[in-house]
Amino acid sequence: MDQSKEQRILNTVSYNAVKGDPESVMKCIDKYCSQYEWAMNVGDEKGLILDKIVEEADPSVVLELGTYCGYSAIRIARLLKPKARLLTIEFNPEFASIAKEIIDIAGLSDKVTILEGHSEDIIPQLKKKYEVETLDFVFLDHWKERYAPDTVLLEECGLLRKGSILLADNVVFPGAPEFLKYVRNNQRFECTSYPSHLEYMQVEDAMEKAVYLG
Ligand SMILES: O=C(NCCCCCn1ccnc1)c1cc(-c2ccc(F)cc2)cc(O)c1O
Ligand SMILES: [Mg+2]
Repeated sequence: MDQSKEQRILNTVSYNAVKGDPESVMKCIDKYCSQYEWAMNVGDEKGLILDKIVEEADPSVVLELGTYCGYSAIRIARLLKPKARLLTIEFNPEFASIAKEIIDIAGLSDKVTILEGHSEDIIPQLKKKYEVETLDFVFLDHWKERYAPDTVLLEECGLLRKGSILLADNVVFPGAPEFLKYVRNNQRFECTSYPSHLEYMQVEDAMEKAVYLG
């Protein structure tokens, strides 16, 4: 059975990255996916925007929706202070297992916990099962039609507090129109658009930041 693209990404990281060095893992993935096989990592252009927003927020508890190969989990977790942690939800078991290995190579396993399953099932468990009080930062990068319902669910579960930051990838391409409509017409959110490009391509894309006002 020939290997998956995600397995090939893990191979190149395992072979070429410096163990324990998140930046070298990110560089390795970006190089492979821009030169050999496109993959849906947030990438280096949107990644720089993500870095700045995370650095400014300096969050203690981060939730990521959509782990994929762990690129953005590494991107975010490398910037977190010692006791801070990132929980990331992945539905696809193969992606989850590959991400776990790549995050381990980056040396970030003690900061990152991968939760396998559907976001709508796991979000309601975060308080009791995963000892989350409220979320400081949420990175939305999973099924685009889940962005809006999961935002409603996060609020309903009392996981958002004054100042909680939602950052959504791909609001232009593939697009998340319902999410944009929901947060932009909602007085409880303060929204900012960050125009950029689709990872490794010259296609327009953007990320949307929505700060919860409580
Ligand atoms: O679909 C995307 N991500 C979700 C993957 C499944 C998430 C599963 N999951 C995890 C937790 N709960 C559910 C995505 C797609 C593209 C893209 C761009 C151009 C193109 F031609 C095709 C695709 C670019 C991205 O940056 C993306 O993020
Ligand atoms: Mg994305």
